[in-house]
Amino acid sequence: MFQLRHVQFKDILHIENFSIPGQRVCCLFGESGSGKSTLLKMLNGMLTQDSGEVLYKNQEISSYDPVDLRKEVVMLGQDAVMFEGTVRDNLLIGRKFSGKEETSDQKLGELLNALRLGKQLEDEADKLSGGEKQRVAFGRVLLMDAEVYLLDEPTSALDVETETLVMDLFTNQLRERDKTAVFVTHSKEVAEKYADEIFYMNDILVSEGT
Ligand SMILES: Nc1ncnc2c1ncn2[C@@H]1O[C@H](COP(=O)(O)OP(=O)(O)OP(=O)(O)O)[C@@H](O)[C@H]1O
Repeated sequence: MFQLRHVQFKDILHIENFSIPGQRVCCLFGESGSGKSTLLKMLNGMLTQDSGEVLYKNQEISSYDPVDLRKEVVMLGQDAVMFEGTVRDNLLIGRKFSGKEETSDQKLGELLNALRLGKQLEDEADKLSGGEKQRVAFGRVLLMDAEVYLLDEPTSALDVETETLVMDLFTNQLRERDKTAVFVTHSKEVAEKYADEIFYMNDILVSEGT
C-alpha cells in the first residue's frame, strides 16, 4: 500500500526501503522521539520528504490532491480535536468532509453505545472529558469508511478497559471491511494484541554511520 525508498526528512528520518502492506493492521513501535509521528504524517502528505520517494498505491504521495488523499487516508492524531457543536455534529463532520450521506440518529446512537459513551447526540462536544473526546474522534473516523487509517496513539487518554473496547471495535470493523491501519502505541501489549505486523523504528531507520 505504501512504499518508501531512499527517504530523507531533515535529520529525523532516513529510510532506505520500507513497505507497508494493504488490508492489514500494522503497528509502528519505537522509542519516544524516534520519528513515528513524523513517518505517519508523511503517509497522508501532511509532511513531504526532502528527498526520495513515498508511494501510495504506486504513486508519489505529493502527486495526489491533498484533500482527496485525506478522504482516503485518514489521520487520527494524538489530540482529539472537537469542533464547535454537538456530539452528533462532531461524529458526522468527517462523513461530510468525505462527501458521504448523513448517518441516521439510530446508527449514531448504536455507535455511541458501542463506544460506551454515555452521552446524548445533542450534548455539547466541548464539555466532554479527554477520553470521551477521543472516543468521539474514533467514531468520527470510523464513520468516514476510509481506505487507510493512520492512528497516532489513539487511546492515550483511555483506561485499559476502555482502550480494549475501542481497539476491539476498531480492528474488528477494519478487518471485516478489508481496510488498512497503521497505528502508533507505546504499549507492547496493545501492539502485540492488535497488530498483524509490528514494525520497529530501529529496523526501519538507517542509523548514522551505516
Ligand atoms: N517539523 C519538524 N521539524 C523539526 N523537527 C521535528 C519536526 N517534527 C518533529 N521533529 C522532531 O523530530 C523528532 C521525532 O519526532 P516524532 O514526533 O516524529 O517522534 P515520535 O517517535 O512520534 O515521538 P513520541 O513517541 O514521543 O510521540 C523529535 O526529536 C522532534 O522534536
